[in-house]
Amino acid sequence: MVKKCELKTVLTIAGSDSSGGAGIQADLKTILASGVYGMSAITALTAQNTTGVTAVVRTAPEMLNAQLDSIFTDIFPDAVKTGMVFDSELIEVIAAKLKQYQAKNIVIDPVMVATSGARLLNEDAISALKEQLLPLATVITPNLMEAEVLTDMEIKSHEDMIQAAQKLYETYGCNVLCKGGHRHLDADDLLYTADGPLWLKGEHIANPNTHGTGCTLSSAIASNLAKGQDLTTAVKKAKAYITGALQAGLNLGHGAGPLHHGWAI
Ligand SMILES: Nc1ncnc2c1ncn2[C@@H]1O[C@H](COP(=O)(O)OP(=O)(O)OP(=O)(O)O)[C@@H](O)[C@H]1O
Ligand SMILES: Cc1ncc(CO)c(N)n1
Repeated sequence: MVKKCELKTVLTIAGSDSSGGAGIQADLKTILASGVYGMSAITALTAQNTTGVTAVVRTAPEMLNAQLDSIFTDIFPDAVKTGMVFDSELIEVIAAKLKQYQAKNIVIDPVMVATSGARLLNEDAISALKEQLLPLATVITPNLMEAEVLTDMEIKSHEDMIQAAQKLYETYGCNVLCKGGHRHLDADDLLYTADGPLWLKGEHIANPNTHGTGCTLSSAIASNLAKGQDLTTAVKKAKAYITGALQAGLNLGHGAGPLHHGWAI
């Protein structure tokens, strides 16, 4: 007789990255490293490596719908994260299913463009993302550029980050983690909740291999929420995970390489 084992569960709704550094692949590696059972609903296939994205094929909305029904009617996720959602039709499917199944602990990473510059969200889907997905989130995790697009503000300083995060918190009624990884002076992230702003200080690590940092951070937060941690603890531990994964110094590929997910083992 095999002893019973219980694991918390996380669903990632995102695009596939053939090079394994970002998207679904980064999410599942992070979820596994966090000691949680991972599931996926794929929104798009990308032909991608450390130097860029060469092709994108989106999933048919009916197929995304079917994936989400299969998951939610069988293994109900303790947390959900979304990454590349690509267009307004797919956003509509995701929002409808998250509401229908009353999904909890929803982490929305408002992915817009890959580090290489390729678009992962159509320009005309930004309003659908704002109106349909952000209000469902427990926490959203924009980087500086995404926070600028979502708020229509220019973000140059720590003070600007606080103002943008507060605006997002008030407009969409969700907690906000504004990521500072693209500032070269530091890697300070700002968590904005009902308690106001909280800085998560980080030193800029001189590692050019940052492919998938955002995917990894949001998956680690979702995994920690699934394990029952409060949001602040979940975000602090996720920040420690990403810092370790960058400090491990993995160096693969010819461009911005992926992170090391086994560093904690
Ligand atoms: N060079 C760095 N040194 C230290 N921390 C970093 C560095 N780059 C990113 N981070 C951290 O990684 C996390 C993700 O932030 P980032 O701003 O890179 O997200 P992103 O732009 O959404 O990622 P992606 O490039 O995958 O789209 C944040 O916690 C950020 O502070
Ligand atoms: C599929 C996918 N999702 C997200 C990102 C952002 O890092 C990426 N490069 N590729």
